Amino acid sequence: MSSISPATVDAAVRAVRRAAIATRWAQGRLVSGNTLTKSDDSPVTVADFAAQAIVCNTLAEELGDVAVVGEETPDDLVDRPDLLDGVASLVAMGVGTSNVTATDVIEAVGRGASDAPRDGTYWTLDPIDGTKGFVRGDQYAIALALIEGGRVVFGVLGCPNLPNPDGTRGALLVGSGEGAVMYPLDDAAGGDGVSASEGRPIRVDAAAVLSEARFCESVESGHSDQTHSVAIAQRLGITAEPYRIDSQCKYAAVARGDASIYLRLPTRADYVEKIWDHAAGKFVVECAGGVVTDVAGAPLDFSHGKLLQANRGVVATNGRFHEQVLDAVGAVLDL
Ligand SMILES: Nc1ncnc2c1ncn2[C@@H]1O[C@H](COP(=O)(O)O)[C@@H](O)[C@H]1OP(=O)(O)O
Ligand SMILES: [Mg+2]
Ligand SMILES: [Mg+2]
Ligand SMILES: [Mg+2]
Repeated sequence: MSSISPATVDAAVRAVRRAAIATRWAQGRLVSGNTLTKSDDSPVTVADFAAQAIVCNTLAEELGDVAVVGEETPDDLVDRPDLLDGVASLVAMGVGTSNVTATDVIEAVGRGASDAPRDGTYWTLDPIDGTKGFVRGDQYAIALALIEGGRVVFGVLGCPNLPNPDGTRGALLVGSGEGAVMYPLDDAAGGDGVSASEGRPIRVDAAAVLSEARFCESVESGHSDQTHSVAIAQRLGITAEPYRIDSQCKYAAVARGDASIYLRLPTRADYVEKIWDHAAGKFVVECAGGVVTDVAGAPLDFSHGKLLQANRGVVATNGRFHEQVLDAVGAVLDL
């Protein structure tokens, strides 16, 4: 595995932290005209665009001209002055400047419109993963990962609302070749890059038998089949209630041991998962000692451009009973 330079880690953490803080501020303050429905019928808000702009600008400032494959496109902002205004003020807040114009916004969001070449090196970004959760006032994530030659080599997950055991909210999880580390979202020292003194190594949970396991899945029954997941849990002897949580916060939950299993079961034969919905999360889980495959047990294959074309669904576990979970998934889904 290639080693990631400290400057790269610092830039990525700073980018995600800035976007997390700006979007957290915007959540609950959305007004009419701040949200639109994209051509695929999914929602997007001023905060999604702002987060993409903030992350892309921060990476460009610190790392130069890097390729970013982001979810959002500036095409959706053209001729929408009210939306552009809202994005510009959020970006200004996120990067700490006063003058951000509509042109700056279009340019910054457009920095995230790179292609995903099969053998290339690029970042992939979901500026707000779980937009439905974000709009509902619930969980969402900012997910940034580095892909080299079709493999994920580094990932950062910002989870602005994730509840922590000490009663606080918000976490930043980083997966690198050296393991997985969690930082508080609000840096006590006031910095916004990596502050190693505050990071703490995280690991998947130690549940060794399925009766002690808890599984997590999407809040949205349209994104993951909740009838089949309950049948799988029953078959495995899991008695705990499912932990339903939006976004890649599910990967964060498995990586730090809040849950032992994440099930994402296809609801439609024609839905193909996107790389930005899984790259950072799956890498953080693996770096924390877990195992991630699709429902058939194949590794997630990031070598097909923007889509996980070779995979269906996701199964992530703490690694202790992955095969057993896959057997139950196969039996219930009739694979
Ligand atoms: N039909 C669908 N099936 C699976 N995932 C979907 C579907 N539609 C949107 N998504 C994506 O599912 C994720 C939502 O998270 P979850 O369901 O795990 O809470 C997001 O990545 C969302 O993209 P987005 O980034 O636009 O929110
Ligand atoms: Mg979306
Ligand atoms: Mg997403
Ligand atoms: Mg998104």
